[in-house]
Amino acid sequence: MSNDHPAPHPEALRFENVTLEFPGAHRPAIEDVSFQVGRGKFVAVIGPSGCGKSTLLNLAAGLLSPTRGEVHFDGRPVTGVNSAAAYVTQQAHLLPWLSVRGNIGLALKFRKTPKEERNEKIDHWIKLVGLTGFEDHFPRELSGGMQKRVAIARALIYDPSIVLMDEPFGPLDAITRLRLQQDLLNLWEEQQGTLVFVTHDLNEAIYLADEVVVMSEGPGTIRRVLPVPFERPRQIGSLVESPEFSELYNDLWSLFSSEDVRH
Ligand SMILES: Nc1ncnc2c1ncn2[C@@H]1O[C@H](COP(=O)(O)OP(=O)(O)OP(=O)(O)O)[C@@H](O)[C@H]1O
Repeated sequence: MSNDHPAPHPEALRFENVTLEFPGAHRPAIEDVSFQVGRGKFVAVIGPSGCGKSTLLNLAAGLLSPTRGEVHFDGRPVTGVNSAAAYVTQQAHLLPWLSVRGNIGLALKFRKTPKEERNEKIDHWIKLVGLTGFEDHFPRELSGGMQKRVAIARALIYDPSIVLMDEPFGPLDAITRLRLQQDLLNLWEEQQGTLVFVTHDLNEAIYLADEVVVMSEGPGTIRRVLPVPFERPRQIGSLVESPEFSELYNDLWSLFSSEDVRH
């Protein structure tokens, strides 16, 4: 998304033989994980519950440190909180005392963006995520889907180097989820940013990503990295009708239903 550095590293994120053991746990959460995320790529991470998907994002965000191995961001080891990363978690985590405008503009305020520019950007993003008319509403007055829209706008508005999303559409109904998936596709295709997106949902991974990183059950290891060949811009409606979509879905499904992934 942004060009914070004069010559951005071609790899936004790289995990090198990363193992993470939580204190007192009887086995590592993830073990010997290596993969990379190219700059400008949309990578989905998929795997069974508890395989370490959130742990991967927490390591990328610098909220956890590897027990062994290294995590690199923009060609440099992550040694503390990665302030270049925007993190959208399962819960929207909006500030209840701030309106939609206030929540969306928070990161710009922290970055001391001049007020006029801030207001322009906020107006733009309110429109982009379809919240016109709700600018002055507070989070408690919004539906779950609207709260997610605010969280997504809040993360993307300041053009972060990388966006980390942890099942952001998890608790939503199927129709709201589909709408938001298409909205995210459109927004991301416009911004051409780097995005790592954790999901349980095979369809969602294929709709959205350039590559799907498939993890095995805990301790999490990388089982496969599958490229998603569909051109952009994508329309979910036409994707699902294509034979290539079913083929890729079946490939992914067979990875999960095969015996050795279950240990
Ligand atoms: N703070 C912690 N202390 C100890 N163990 C933890 C901690 N956080 C996660 N774990 C363990 O690490 C493993 C990986 O957890 P993680 O939350 O990364 O999995 P996940 O794939 O994101 O799961 P889900 O899909 O259910 O959200 C699990 O076995 C979990 O119990």
